[in-house]
Amino acid sequence: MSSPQEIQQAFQNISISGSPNRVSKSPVQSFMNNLPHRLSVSKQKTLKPFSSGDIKVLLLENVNKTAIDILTKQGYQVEFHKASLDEETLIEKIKDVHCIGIRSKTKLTAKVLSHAKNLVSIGCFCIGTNQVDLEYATKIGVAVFNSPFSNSRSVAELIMAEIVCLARQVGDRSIELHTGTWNKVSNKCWEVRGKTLGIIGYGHIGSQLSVLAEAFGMHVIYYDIVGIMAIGMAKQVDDLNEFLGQADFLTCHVPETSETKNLLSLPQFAAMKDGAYVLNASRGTVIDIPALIQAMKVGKIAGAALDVYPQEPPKNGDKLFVDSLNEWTSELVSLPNVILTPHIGGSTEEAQSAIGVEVSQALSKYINEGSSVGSVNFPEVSLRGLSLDQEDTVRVLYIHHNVPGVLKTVNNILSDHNIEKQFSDSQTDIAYLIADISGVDQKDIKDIYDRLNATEAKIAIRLLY
Ligand SMILES: NC(=O)C1=CN([C@@H]2O[C@H](COP(=O)(O)OP(=O)(O)OC[C@H]3O[C@@H](n4cnc5c(N)ncnc54)[C@H](O)[C@@H]3O)[C@@H](O)[C@H]2O)C=CC1
Ligand SMILES: O=C(O)CCC(=O)C(=O)O
Repeated sequence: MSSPQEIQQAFQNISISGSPNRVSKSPVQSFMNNLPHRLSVSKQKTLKPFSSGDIKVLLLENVNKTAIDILTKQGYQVEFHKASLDEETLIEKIKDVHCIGIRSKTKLTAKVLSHAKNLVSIGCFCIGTNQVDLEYATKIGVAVFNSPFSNSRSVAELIMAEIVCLARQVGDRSIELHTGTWNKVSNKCWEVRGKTLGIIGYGHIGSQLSVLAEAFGMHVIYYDIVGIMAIGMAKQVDDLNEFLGQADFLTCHVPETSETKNLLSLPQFAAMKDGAYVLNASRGTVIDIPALIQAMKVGKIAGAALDVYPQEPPKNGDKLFVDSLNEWTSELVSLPNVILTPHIGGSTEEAQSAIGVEVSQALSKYINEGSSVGSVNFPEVSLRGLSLDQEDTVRVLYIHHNVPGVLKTVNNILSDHNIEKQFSDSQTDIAYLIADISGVDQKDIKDIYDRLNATEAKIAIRLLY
């Protein structure tokens, strides 16, 4: 056997380009890096409500470094934490921040958000936004942003790999060999070629997976509440029971909603083929796990891969995935052919870096310019940037209840000045107006603010100048 020195020497000349530790750039990321930086267009006037150094940003859950860099470069004060915070600390910290960045673990409930006095925006550095009380955020005029597809490919690739691993019982063979057991078997191990993959939720992830699965020679069927164009040879099946009865592998890619809670429970497992496999990398509430355990115990389901759970630990560490977290944990881990991963579907270098760029740019555009493009709870409103010579122009950002007569009232207040351009849109109960008004003396700004602030329909206002 080689000595540690020999091993080190043997590896030291290896080209770093082949190292798995090297952070590779996906083509999308390289493309994004080469785009002109939209936040720093040189001839554009930088709008500031007050010094950007006063803007406080709290980033939790190990949000990617790309986000820290972009937000710090804006001049904001950025506080970064690797884990999520317990509710008490979160309430204390959220009191004076203007922006908070989270991933899937931090619960921004109405209770937590009610303590935020300066909050203007929330960045979910992920796809799911179910961890935020969106209704309450909207009610208090806080715009929420996410990254709708930067980690979709990563999830699809993990699921594709797990389909093969379940079919070949790779998880069990690996655990056995780690503990010294050599168990070379082919009983009930299958190729995936020619088998049918059933995808529930044919959105960004489901459709990416469809492409990968067909490349493996699988037949793809999908079930979705809306009619979606099939990719390749995939087929939409409208009847859930008929769909369940056709799939050899069934995977869930739906959002967490009241309709998707326990979407797969005992009746659905019963409707599946004997010996089918189940995968879930969407949200932990989508599968009734005690029912899955029952279905596996009687051999109805031959294997499962789970990435998400109803309760997940707030941080990394030992002895956290235990019965006190979810009461069925020890029963689940004792079953054969169950692959369990700690919510890492979207956790790749490529995805996290792209999400960091996408969400932090959206947050900066909202803070600096009022653009709500990409927001999940606001109507998308944006105006082009002001040029440097527009010195006496003020940008009014007015978030209000969507009731008749508001624009008349607001334009009446603004009409002492020249309304150069304005854009307004509404989404259910909320509406958002951006207006650029010129001929504004610095001393008028407070008066405009006070008059807008006194309007009945107002939810939140910012004036940028
Ligand atoms: N494990 C992980 O790390 C990750 C998990 N996710 C989860 O995956 C979910 C899906 O992500 P995307 O594909 O990007 O979402 P998407 O919004 O692009 O697609 C979701 C699809 O589900 C469909 N759908 C909604 N309710 C349904 C129902 N009751 N029955 C059948 N279909 C229904 C929608 O019509 C849509 O086509 C996210 O909401 C998130 O919770 C997303 C990224 C990473
Ligand atoms: O990476 C994360 O923290 C969450 C990923 C996820 O579940 C999502 O994007 O919705």
